[in-house]
Amino acid sequence: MADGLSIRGISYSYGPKTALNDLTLTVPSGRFCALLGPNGAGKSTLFSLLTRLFVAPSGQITVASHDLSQSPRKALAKIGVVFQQPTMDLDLTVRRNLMYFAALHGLAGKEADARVGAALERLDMAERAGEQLRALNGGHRRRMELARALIHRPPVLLLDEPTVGLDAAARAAITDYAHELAADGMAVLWATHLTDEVRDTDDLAILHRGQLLARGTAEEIRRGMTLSDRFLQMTGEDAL
Ligand SMILES: Nc1ncnc2c1ncn2[C@@H]1O[C@H](COP(=O)(O)OP(=O)(O)OP(=O)(O)O)[C@@H](O)[C@H]1O
Repeated sequence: MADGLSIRGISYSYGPKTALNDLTLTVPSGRFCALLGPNGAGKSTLFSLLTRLFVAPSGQITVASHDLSQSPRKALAKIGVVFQQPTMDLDLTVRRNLMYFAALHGLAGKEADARVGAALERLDMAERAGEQLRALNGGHRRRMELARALIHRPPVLLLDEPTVGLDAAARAAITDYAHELAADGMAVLWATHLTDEVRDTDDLAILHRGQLLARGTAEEIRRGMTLSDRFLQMTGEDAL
């Protein structure tokens, strides 16, 4: 638990519009937690708070026991993030992109080489190291985003709708890989609006209009229904 993510009593408003209302959620090490919510539920707002793009006016966020508002640098060093938008340079090669992000984390020389090599190996991308990112398909580009997020070996991984725009095979590959990372000990928070990305044994948090409606394993929450039907029953909104 000490290495995981803890969110306690977080609220956020855009002027009069409340986007998150008193959210409390923990993601322990070794768990995959799906944050399921329709458009507008507050997922992106939460990610902005977790990465300190915005600062939460109340409540507390800790990452691997570091308080995000009191020790932001230490806390942020423990987080890997896959954003919805691509972050890598299309004109650089796969390896150069990763070396650049390694350098941002203070890694250089042999250590950086080794980290980049290991990340490429683990994502089955080693043979593409010399290719420009532009030459990769969408699924491989997403894998590179994941490799980038892992280069500093963070204990906590955040993914904001990471399968948007991918075909079924690429979606399955990324989803499987994130589950493997959790099984290996990371705390993984996976924001999605797609119920088919959630497995019965996953932790599940259902977010709707800024409120957490349910928290437990997916199997507990769906109560023998399909998750999509259960979601509709709880929120009155269709989940895909
Ligand atoms: N800059 C902003 N100004 C005003 N309201 C905003 C702003 N950004 C988001 N909101 C509102 O806050 C609520 C939560 O939005 P948020 O983007 O966090 O949801 P989301 O679950 O990530 O949805 P999506 O998947 O569409 O991004 C929504 O009602 C949205 O309209």
